[in-house]
Amino acid sequence: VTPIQLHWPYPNIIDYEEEVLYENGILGGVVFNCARRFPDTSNSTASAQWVRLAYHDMATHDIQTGTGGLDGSIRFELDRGENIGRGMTLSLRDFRTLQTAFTGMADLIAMGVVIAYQACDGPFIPYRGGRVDAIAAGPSGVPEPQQDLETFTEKFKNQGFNATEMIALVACGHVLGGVRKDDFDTVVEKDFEFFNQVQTYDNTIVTDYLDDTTENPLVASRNQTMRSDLRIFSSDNNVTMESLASRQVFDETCTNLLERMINTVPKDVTLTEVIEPMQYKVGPARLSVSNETDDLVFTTWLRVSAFASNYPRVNDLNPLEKILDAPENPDRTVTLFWNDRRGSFCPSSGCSAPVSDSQKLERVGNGFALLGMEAVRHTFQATVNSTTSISKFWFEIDEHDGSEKVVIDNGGSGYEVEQDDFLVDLAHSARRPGEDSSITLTTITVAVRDARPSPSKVYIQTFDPITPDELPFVPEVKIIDLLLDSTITPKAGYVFYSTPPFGEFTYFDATADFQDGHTLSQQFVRSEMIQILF
Ligand code: HEM
Repeated sequence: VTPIQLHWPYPNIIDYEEEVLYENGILGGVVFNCARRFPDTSNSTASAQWVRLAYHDMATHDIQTGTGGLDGSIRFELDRGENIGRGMTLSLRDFRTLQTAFTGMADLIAMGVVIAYQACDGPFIPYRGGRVDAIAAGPSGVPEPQQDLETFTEKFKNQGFNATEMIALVACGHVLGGVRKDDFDTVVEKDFEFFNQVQTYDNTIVTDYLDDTTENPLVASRNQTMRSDLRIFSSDNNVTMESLASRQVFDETCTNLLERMINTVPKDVTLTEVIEPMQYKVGPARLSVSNETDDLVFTTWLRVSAFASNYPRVNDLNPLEKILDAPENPDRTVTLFWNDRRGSFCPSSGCSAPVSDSQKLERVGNGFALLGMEAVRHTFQATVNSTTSISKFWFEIDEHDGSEKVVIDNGGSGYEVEQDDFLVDLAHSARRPGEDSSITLTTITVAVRDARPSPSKVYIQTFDPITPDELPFVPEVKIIDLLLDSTITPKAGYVFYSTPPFGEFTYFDATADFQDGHTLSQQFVRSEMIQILF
């Protein structure tokens, strides 16, 4: 498998979901080491709760009509008995702030399954994005432990799984977590009982069952009616369970069925290709007007990923080849190059700037530990002549050891800076603590080249998944107009427009509409890019 070579700027969804899966520590941190949710001991592990949430969201898929599936409708369905359990709301809360307009709750629930199994030493489940969030509840019908085998078989068939796959999928799911007394007080006696002695992933759920040593409450509960796992596991005289006693068969079967589970979506939804880690990832390119001089400031980054050769699981669990084995080299230099946009200031070999900061991305939670990857992010902040500006850029990595330089230039064409007529001005935009210090107030300033007719409307659309802190956790989207800002003196050929101070958001898209009908925009500007001033 070769790492994906995507055209830059990458499609938002691939760019962002690659980050959430392989880099972002937020989800990895919650399920770190497959640990129990702290501090409530009647609670399960977050990893188990994420997997159950995903199954319950998906379980009402109807293969006949192609409706339902992993579509986030579960967030409107938690008042149903079949979806009992505190872990459901807690899990949705884990995911909520990571929602974007292109990565909905359904994709996050699916990524949760991938990250959960990784955190619990399970197999790597290939992930595709592109699920579409339902806007209301769907039909009910999640299996419940008091139901009979015929009902279970019928329900799994509707979900797209045959009788053998039903047995395996339940075993693959009930590797993690267990049963809470608050939810099923006739099944367990203690506050919380695990399905399995071992909390992390392995196939003792199968072997203990076959040995008759299992403590799985859904097999061994004193309440016979609630022994749903027993009814399912024994439904083919243990033929399937015996085959799953092989660890290799178990791993392959679970990878396959869990992948199918998260890819079960309404029939009109098309998923992306499998999202794999990018070896070289180029960050967003932003131009701002300098605060001090008449120059422009250009910021971007290059992330170089490598599989750590000493990572023990690379060879057995990693479905991808080692993409790079890059030992640390103190002599290595990484350089940014760029070409002019108009006129000439840069030499023919391009203007250049050295790295301004190199940051090793540590394994936060199971973030970059996914697939045993490590990465370094090289950040650049270059001063660019405001008259000649910048048209495209590229990078060179030189090990200074006689080996050939590595040129990262988008397959030869360079990374194009689309336009410099409308810029979100990071130098003039800021977040500041509001009067009530729990609130941060943001002012966004954009710079518009004054050589052209002025825009008829300048606005940003903010995306706020933070404020709605209760079910169904649907983000708020707001449009905020920007007005000509006379407090900032025009310079470097630009005039400035600003928003009034506003509250929470995780990112915004900025747009300028011009009289002649054309529109310029800057998309997905994230709050962490905006400096905090006190
Ligand atoms: C006939 C089908 C199934 C039945 C009747 C069933 C029943 C149950 C019950 C009663 C619990 C305890 C929940 C609680 O205490 O709140 C549970 C937990 C769980 N189920 Fe299932 N389940 C089924 C299928 C599945 C499948 C297919 C998966 C995933 C592939 C799955 C994943 C889980 C997980 C991970 C937990 C643990 C949750 C936690 O620890 O918080 N289940 N299941």
